[in-house]
Amino acid sequence: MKIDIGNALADVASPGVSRAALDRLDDRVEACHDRIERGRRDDEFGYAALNLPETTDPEAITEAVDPVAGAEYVLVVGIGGSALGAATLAEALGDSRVLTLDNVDPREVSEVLSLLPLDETVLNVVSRSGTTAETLANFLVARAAFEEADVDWTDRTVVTTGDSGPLRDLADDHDLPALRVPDGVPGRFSALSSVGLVPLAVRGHDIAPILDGARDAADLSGSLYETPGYAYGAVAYALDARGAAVNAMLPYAESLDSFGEWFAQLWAESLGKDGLGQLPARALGATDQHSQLQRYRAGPANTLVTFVRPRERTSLPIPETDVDDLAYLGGTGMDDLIDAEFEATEASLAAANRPSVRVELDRVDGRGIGELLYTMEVACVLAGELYGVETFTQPAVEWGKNATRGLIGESNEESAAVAEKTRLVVE
Ligand SMILES: O=P(O)(O)OC[C@H]1O[C@](O)(CO)[C@@H](O)[C@@H]1O
Repeated sequence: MKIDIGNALADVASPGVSRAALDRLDDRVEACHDRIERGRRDDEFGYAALNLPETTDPEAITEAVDPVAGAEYVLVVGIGGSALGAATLAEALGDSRVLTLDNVDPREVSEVLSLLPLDETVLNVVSRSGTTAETLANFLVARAAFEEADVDWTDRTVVTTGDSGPLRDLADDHDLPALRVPDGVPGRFSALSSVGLVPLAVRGHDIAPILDGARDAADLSGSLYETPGYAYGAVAYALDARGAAVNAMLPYAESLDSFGEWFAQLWAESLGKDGLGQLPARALGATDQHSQLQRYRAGPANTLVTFVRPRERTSLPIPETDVDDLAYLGGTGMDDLIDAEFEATEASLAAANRPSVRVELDRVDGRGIGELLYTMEVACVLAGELYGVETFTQPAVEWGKNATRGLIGESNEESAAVAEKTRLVVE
């Protein structure tokens, strides 16, 4: 994993961070590192996530899912960190047969369940709390679909949840394979645990390389100049402090599209507190050069663009053509083209003095995605220390959950407030 912060320096970009400021910030990074290492050592809530490369046992996961292993399809029913980790890992491994129900859109849920061969599908219900409305609603609908298809859902369901709660009870009542969500690991930091790994194990993937990759990034030093995750977290924080309120995550690989969604939760839910926090924007290269690049290069100078690109790609030749204007494409490779587009876009931002950071991994495979996820988790934990926020909680999401419960069930203070909406309707 290489993090190149050169294009975020003040002599290239505005906003940018000077080398002198980075050196001063590195003193703070060292103190934050000591706090992080203390939290890891004591397995403190949240910091324990950075121990997952050592505490997650791939053999135990593979053994636990053995009764349902080898399924043609896995349907993950979860939301937020309980779905995004698995989606990110599956996409990076090129497995399109791990699907997720992580929303309560009746059309999408109906279509997914009608298209899946349920007798070849394993249902992985994932919820740390076991009480998340969307996940439980999707489970109830999915279970009914299995019953409707005359498929015994108890033969094809594996549960990933906490030590107690409705899902744990369900697993106990029906003797379902059940894996624990590790203690002290918030959902958005749980991809490298049973939460993200079980669906891949059910599909027969070797999950050990993912943890090997994470382990590659787990030896943290006390300096941003020695630890890629610290370099990224420190620069993103410093750029936000200098006006880059938006962080556009721009991976140049379709197999990292879900990673962008995973990063958005990690960054927004961890750092968006006390009026602070950089807004993660989801983008995808090369596609969004034709949609968002105009804004990043010529809109408000308030955006740090984070490029992520694999150094090795699948090659795909572009055939020769007799069309003069397109002749330059013929005979090259599509891998050459996307790499050229990445470098051109990175340079175009620098030419406009817009800040960017380059994150490079060897290739998008198990080891690569494991290292990338862990590196970004390290970056996020460091940024949380630098912001001085409660990185590992998400209290702001509770009001809406209460209002939903009040609108669907017995009304409450929050649902009553919903009815008091100020209206100015234009039709
Ligand atoms: O795993 P659970 O408890 O269902 O939570 C799902 C998601 O909901 C949140 O708690 C936010 O409501 C996220 O932090 C979490 O990833």
